[in-house]
Amino acid sequence: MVGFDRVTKAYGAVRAVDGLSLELHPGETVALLGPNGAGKSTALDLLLGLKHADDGTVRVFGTGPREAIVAGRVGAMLQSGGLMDEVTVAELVRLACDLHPKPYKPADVLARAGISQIADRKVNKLSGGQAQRVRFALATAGDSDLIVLDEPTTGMDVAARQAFWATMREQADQGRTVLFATHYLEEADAIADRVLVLHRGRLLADGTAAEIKAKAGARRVSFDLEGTIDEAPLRALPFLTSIDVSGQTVRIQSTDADATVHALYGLGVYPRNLEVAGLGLEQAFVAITEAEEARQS
Ligand SMILES: Nc1ncnc2c1ncn2[C@@H]1O[C@H](COP(=O)(O)OP(=O)(O)OP(=O)(O)O)[C@@H](O)[C@H]1O
Repeated sequence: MVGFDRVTKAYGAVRAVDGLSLELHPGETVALLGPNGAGKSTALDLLLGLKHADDGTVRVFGTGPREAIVAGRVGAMLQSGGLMDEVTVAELVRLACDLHPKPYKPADVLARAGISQIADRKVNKLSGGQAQRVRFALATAGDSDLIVLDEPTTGMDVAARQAFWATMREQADQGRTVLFATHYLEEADAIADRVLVLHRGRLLADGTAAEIKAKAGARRVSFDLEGTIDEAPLRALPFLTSIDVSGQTVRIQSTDADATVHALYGLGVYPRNLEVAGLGLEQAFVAITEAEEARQS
């Protein structure tokens, strides 16, 4: 089990992580979401023993983070982890395998990360996406129980992303815990079994993507209107939280779509192509974090 128990980490007056408690379980793929500055990287750094909590405890398989790393139980891929310049990809991967207590074969690690063809290339000659694949290889150089990834697919092309997530899914299916921070909400929606929403160092939401969408409690309504659209009565519709008019198409967000649509017909307009749908994870995330901002201000 991996867990944070009332963990706080402050930089001066900024509480980057503020009383965070959560547990991660084997076989779970967990997405850590949050706006810029929410505390995601700090939380991952605490989990990897790169930073120390001011208060509370971080436990990784019954020990502190550093002991767990020394025991080879944690693989990590950080945002800007420097790669040694003057070595080749193969040399770097071999080194990572040599350092891991339960290493995989370097050739397999290279193949899994899709970098066998660039194995002889110097690390400082790689493109951004290739360097990212090498970081991925380093994170999976051995058999670790927890894989921690900070913005892992930034700079990867579509094929690399798909291969990357297929591998992570395999890792989770084999009982490993995969925790990743991301700004790509569609990836979190598609891949994560569990989504954590962090905001100003606190956990705002914790559940499946479907639960997070339901928690946002809003729905999208879209329809077309003919002729000149008078926006004022539309803006006054009940339970409306946002509206966007583009050409003849009106898109609104409502906390009670049934009541909003009922009132819409009451305006005497004839909406065509009416659609009511749940929020996507991205809209739910924005709704949840904006509601929290409004509550705090
Ligand atoms: N070394 C540091 N010194 C001072 N403040 C810091 C330091 N590292 C982070 N912070 C602050 O702590 C807060 C959380 O930062 P953190 O990098 O953990 O957020 P994040 O969610 O990873 O953000 P992003 O999405 O932008 O990567 C921010 O307000 C940030 O400015």
